[in-house]
Amino acid sequence: MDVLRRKPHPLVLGLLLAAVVAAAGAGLANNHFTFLLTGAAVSTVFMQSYGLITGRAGVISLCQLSFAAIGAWVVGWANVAGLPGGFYVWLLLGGLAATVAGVLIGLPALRLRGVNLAVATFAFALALDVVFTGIPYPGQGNYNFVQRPAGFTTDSEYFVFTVIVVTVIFIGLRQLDRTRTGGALVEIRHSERAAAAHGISVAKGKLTAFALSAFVAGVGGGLMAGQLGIVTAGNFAAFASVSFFAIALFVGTNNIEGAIAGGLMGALFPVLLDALGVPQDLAVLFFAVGAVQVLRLGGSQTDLIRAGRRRKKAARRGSLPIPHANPKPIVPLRLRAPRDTADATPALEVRDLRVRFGALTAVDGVSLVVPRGHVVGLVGPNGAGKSTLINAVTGFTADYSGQVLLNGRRVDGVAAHRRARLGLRRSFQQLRVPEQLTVGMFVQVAAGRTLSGEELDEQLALFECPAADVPIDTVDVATRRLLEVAGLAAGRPPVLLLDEPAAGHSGTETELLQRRLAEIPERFGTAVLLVEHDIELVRSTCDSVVVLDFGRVIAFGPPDEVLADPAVIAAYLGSAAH
Ligand SMILES: Nc1ncnc2c1ncn2[C@@H]1O[C@H](COP(=O)(O)OP(=O)(O)OP(=O)(O)O)[C@@H](O)[C@H]1O
Repeated sequence: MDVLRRKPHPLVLGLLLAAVVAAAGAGLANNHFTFLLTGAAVSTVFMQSYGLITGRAGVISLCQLSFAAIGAWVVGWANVAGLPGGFYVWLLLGGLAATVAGVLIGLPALRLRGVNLAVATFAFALALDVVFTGIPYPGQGNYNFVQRPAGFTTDSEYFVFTVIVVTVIFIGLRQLDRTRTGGALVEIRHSERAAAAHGISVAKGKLTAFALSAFVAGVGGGLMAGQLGIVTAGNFAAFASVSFFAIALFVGTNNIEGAIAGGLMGALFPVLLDALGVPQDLAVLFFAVGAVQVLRLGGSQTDLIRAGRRRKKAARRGSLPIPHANPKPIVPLRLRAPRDTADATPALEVRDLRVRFGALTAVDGVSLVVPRGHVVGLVGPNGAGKSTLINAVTGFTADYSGQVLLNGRRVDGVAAHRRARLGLRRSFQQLRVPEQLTVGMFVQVAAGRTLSGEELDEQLALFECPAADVPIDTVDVATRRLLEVAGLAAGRPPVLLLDEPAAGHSGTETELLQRRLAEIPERFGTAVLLVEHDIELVRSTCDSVVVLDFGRVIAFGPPDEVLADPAVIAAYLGSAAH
């Protein structure tokens, strides 16, 4: 993914520099100060773990310090047992043990969201508190302190070691952010339905977030064991998890500067309160107020600062969006006459589909065919059942009767994300493009495959979207809609269902969409079912049109014929036609 390759983050370089400076000054530093800074570095690792699960994947977890406790206890046990490999191996083992716990907690938590998930993870944290309070820490009885790694045995040297670990984790997280898995986590946070529509398994994504974040927390716990020599259950109390969660939410620890700020706050704020004679427990109150601010402002401090900077930068650049320089000339395909649908093989077939909401039959025995290489329009007045039909076809409404066949194979009973992977892709009426991603990353995620830099640039140019590295939150809504179609088409699925892709478009944008929609079958080998209220767009791009009214098909055929049908005019076009 060479297009997503960037320079090393200045803060990563800064951290490495800090480690070198600290190494040079080893022995000169004040012991207590070094101890506090090491604590801040360890807390930064905890914050990185929150940045993964909550900041990136949007999953509430109140038990990250329990994973840290597991990491710390494994390191303590390995130290006492004299496990070969030394501290480095023990630290990794601690991380891996925490990962196992992360998966075990993540599995039952997959069905939970919001408050329920918070309660479940907090209950786990409390349970682990009780377990660890009852067992002495390995080596506690005979003061068998954890052996730090060679070369990092003094406090100053160990501080350098913790900074190196923090830096390595930052680099790892940055790499993750550049992969489609990283993009998928962000999309899950933004909209689980959109993620599923792009073929992403939300369950797998959340489980990955639990596993990776538990690994990072476990490593953090192991680091703490190395710092303190012997830890106790009190170092990882359930309430500490809650305060760290609140800090993470407030500062936004998915961002590198947020994780560092959060680490400093988590380690130093209680010490500051203590110095001022204020009970340390009150720290959690301050952090909770900060977390509530996030709900009010709609974003963490670092997210808001970053978004503000991006907008300023975009404003300085002047024109938004910036059309990307096209590496290859696009050969425009002529808007052609409607293709003959009679003999074409069906890409999508819907047979006698029925969806009921209580007493209301929203889709009432609809049968239709979208042939390969064709664009079929699906129109009808508001409430006719168009979106409900798309939801059922793509598996977002599982409760329907009838049959859906993709390339002749029945997909009923197949989950939405699996249908998407089989090639039944869709967009939503309400735009669901995550603002946190760059244009390029979104296209990769929506396509469900990794595009080469050249292919990505070409696709963006084709849809006149901004360059791959432009953040989506600096792009206007109409361009985001085009971007969504560009991303979905880039996946070259056999069938694409577009739900009002021209909503909110100006004349110029609709014109571009019109040209691109007409070309999609030839360019991408994709058959399209287009739901649109813009009748001229339907007329100019579709090979055939299906008209729904009160959940039933009232007309089907070539666009000009169908749209001139008096029954259709009466049901739908009415005043607009006259
Ligand atoms: N989840 C739901 N629960 C109950 N009724 C629903 C639900 N979703 C849709 N409906 C009803 O089903 C009918 C069809 O709605 P649907 O959104 O599919 O229509 P539509 O043709 O897409 O309309 P529009 O063009 O306004 O988007 C409407 O009467 C709507 O109120």
